[in-house]
Amino acid sequence: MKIALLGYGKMGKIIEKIAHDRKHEIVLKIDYNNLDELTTQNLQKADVAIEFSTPSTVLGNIESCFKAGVPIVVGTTGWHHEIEQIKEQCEYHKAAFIYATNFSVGVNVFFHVNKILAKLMNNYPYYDVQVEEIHHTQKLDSPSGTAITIAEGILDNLDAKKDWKNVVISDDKADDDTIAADELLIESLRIENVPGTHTVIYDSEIDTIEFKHTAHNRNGFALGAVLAAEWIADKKGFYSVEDMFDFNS
Ligand SMILES: NC(=O)C1=CN([C@@H]2O[C@H](COP(=O)(O)OP(=O)(O)OC[C@H]3O[C@@H](n4cnc5c(N)ncnc54)[C@H](O)[C@@H]3O)[C@@H](O)[C@H]2O)C=CC1
Ligand SMILES: O=C(O)C1=N[C@H](C(=O)O)C[C@H](O)C1
Repeated sequence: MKIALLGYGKMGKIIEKIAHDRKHEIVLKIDYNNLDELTTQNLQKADVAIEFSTPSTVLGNIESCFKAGVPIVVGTTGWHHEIEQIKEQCEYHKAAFIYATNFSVGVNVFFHVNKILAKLMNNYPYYDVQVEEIHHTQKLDSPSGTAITIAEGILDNLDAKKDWKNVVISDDKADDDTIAADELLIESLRIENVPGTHTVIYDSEIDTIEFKHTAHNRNGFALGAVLAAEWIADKKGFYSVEDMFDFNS
């Protein structure tokens, strides 16, 4: 398969290696230094594009792929409030699109079990719940996309929580740590070189239940993105990674 990489930073470079290992060819690599090469003609040399850029550039890149008729895998986070308008654009262009806040298999298992756990915890209202995420200091968005997906999984299944609220912890100080009983706290910490750690914490006076995913490196995210590219290449339509893994069947 011929792949275009839109974003050639930490993730783009690992995706390139895994794509080569799986016998794919990289026909276009776009980063901040060669944006002039992001043309319809160049995009159309690829069977599929994989987008890991920045929250402020991802929407333009999605639109370019839709217009060029190239299926696109989107891993960039920090833009998901725009998801409905992307879905409409995808349908309008009869395009192919798949996205995930986290492409790793382990995290997608975690997402699934998180929902089951939240439903179960309705029976034990003396536990309060919060989410904690830790990432490297270059990360542009807070909370992480993964933490938002985890929070949405809890809000959809645990009656006590109605909305999430993010608190960024820096130098042991929180920016605004007031939280209502029906709000789900997402704490964000930034620590040098952490690829991504997410914990769901149910705490009571008696004990604490912690459900945690720790990424040891970025290989799982990158492999998942290449698997998504293989999956979407011959499809049309708007998909999320849940459609690819389908743990319910
Ligand atoms: N969904 C998932 O599984 C994962 C998502 N991510 C997300 O992927 C994104 C990228 O992460 P990293 O590679 O760590 O960031 P990075 O900062 O290392 O790389 C971003 C790259 O985008 C390039 N870029 C800037 N403007 C661009 C444009 N207009 N078009 C194309 N590329 C452009 C930059 O030059 C840079 O090479 C972030 O939003 C991050 O949160 C990261 C890991 C896993
Ligand atoms: O920026 C990152 O590095 C990561 N971003 C994603 C997110 O925001 O959840 C996925 C992963 O945690 C790494």
